[in-house]
Amino acid sequence: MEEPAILVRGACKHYGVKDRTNVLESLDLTVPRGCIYALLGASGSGKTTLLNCMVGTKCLNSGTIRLLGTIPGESGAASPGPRVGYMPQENALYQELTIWETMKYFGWIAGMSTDEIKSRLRFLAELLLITDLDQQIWTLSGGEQRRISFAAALLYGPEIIILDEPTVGLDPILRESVWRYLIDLVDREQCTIVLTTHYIEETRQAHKVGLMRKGYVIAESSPRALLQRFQVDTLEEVFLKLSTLQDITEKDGSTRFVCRIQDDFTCSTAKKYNHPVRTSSPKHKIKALVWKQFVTLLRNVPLLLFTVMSAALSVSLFFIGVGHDPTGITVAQVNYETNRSYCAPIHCDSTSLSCNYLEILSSRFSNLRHLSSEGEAYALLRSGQIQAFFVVKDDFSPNMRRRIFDSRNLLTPAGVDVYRDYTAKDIAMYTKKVTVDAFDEFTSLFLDSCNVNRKLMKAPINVETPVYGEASVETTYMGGPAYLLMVSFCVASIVTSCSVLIERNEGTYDRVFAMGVRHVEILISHIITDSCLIVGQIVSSLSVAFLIFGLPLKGSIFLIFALAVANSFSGMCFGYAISSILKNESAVMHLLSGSMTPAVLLSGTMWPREGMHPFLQEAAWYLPITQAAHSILSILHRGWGLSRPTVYLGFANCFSWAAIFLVICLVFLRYEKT
Ligand SMILES: Nc1ncnc2c1ncn2[C@@H]1O[C@H](COP(=O)(O)OP(=O)(O)OP(=O)(O)O)[C@@H](O)[C@H]1O
Repeated sequence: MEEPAILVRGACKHYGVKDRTNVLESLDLTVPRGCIYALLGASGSGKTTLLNCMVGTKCLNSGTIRLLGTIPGESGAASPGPRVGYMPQENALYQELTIWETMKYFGWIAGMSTDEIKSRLRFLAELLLITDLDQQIWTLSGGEQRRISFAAALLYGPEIIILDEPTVGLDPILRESVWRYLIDLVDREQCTIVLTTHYIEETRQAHKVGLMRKGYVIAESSPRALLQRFQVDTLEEVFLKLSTLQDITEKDGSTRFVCRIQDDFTCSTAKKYNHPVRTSSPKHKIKALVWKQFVTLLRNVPLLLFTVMSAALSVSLFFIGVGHDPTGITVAQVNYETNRSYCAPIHCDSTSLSCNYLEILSSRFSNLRHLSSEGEAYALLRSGQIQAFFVVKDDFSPNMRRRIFDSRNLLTPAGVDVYRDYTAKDIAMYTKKVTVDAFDEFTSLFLDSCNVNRKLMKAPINVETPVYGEASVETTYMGGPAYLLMVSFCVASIVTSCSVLIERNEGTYDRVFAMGVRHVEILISHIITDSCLIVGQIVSSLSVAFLIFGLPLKGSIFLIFALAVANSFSGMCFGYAISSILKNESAVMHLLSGSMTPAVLLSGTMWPREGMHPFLQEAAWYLPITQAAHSILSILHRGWGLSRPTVYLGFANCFSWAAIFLVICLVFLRYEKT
């Protein structure tokens, strides 16, 4: 006797490690060849789970499934692969593609040539009343999309077609036409169809109906035999009677109810349809996946441009907004020595040296207010109207001279008192620095005017020109490159995790997995497409940094580019890892923002690692970004090459993290199948 198309025996399946409640509980089911088998069951009864195990995208915990004489998932098995056509519950189509592109994509994945796809599509378009092949999927109605989804499952002439609720959400007329297609198809191509549905009465048109409840099939037979057995007019009544019988029988929990109905099946007809024997190489599948991803990207040019330019935009804002000396600080001065508004040129016997000092100070603070009393200045500082004030003592000039010519008898230092608002620490520190620098400049000029060596009032320390880097270079140029790495890492992980999640949640992965595409092929295709995006991002951000903001470069631009790519690559892999662990966008976004913030804070770009707790210093060194940030500064400002440990450790860190993330990703994807 011919082996059934699908034979399920003692199938058990549970999800998760802790919850071992079986979704499928010793389920038996037989689908004869050339039949339409309708699987009925309440929502949540495990129909989709069973179909997933049939197409090989999920594994049973125990029991067996034989599909076309092979065990799903084993090498050389019919499923997953193009011998089985699978239409998931969702339409599982790419909204940006046209109907023709959709068919081309699924056809290529199944190993068809473009000409084969064209000729097969002519037949399907006629069968399913598809007229305009250039319409994009998102422009189609729900019913039209359902038909396209259906056509995609039939395209490559599979021997078994598995349809998860093909008629859900369709109006009665469309539902009727779907059934007509199915009957016509089985007749023309002698394929076997398994479908699930909630609409009990429409299954009268099936050859065999299985009623599934509490994880197993309580009865399976032809609709006619079922109606006869229970002497009722509708299948709905049959289902109700069977459910009641099951509840009564299983009341004490010890017995199991299965209604056996004698019914001999011979659906497969004599005429033979030659189902094409299809195999698709990994290269073909990856080509199709990459092609689809590029077409989808190019359909949304504004989004593509934003993705490529977002890092450059962020880097520009950093260069414009961060690391520059503060301007517009509002300060005040109270001068008890002189209230002259005009300062005579500085000379050794001057009685108004404070005027010369304040003149230098006012050239550094554009908003320097002149006040008459300390009390007034205090009030303004307390009310937040000024950020600091200086009080110059009435004996400033004689004291300055005594510091030089009679310093042994000096009782009070030449006096400027500085009062600051320390709420904004950076501004307060900057104010102090400017005040001291201005005083240095003033004393130099004053000593010149007295013919005394300038060095007399300087600390006996020579600060030589820096060995590496330039003292005059703004902080922006120190923080900017590390910020560039940080942004590109974050953008890369967001881009990749979103692209994976969108596809997964649209159900399109389930379809291609059922066609035999492997997780690793999907991963490779994403790496290819996302790498192009990332190279675009890095080229644009480096161009902005070097060409627009004049970031100085001592080392090799190629090395900088390579390091930025390696760093973004680890960001990409981070995106893949978290999207393989978490299944919804908001959870991924929370994890991304939650993990990015510490990585960024501890990377040494915001605050030097040397300022952290010793334990954290050590831990921070091994985080992604930290070593790459050190590395990029050494290439840029020291001109170091790959032979230096600081530089190659930056690369090594990026690749190590990338490898760790990829392994996590592959482990979780494998776990997902179980
Ligand atoms: N990946 C999963 N992890 C954990 N539980 C799952 C998973 N997939 C399904 N389940 C659970 O298994 C049970 C059966 O789900 P399944 O989708 O197979 O039912 P169904 O009969 O197809 O439902 P419907 O008709 O509503 O589609 C449900 O309780 C569901 O919550």
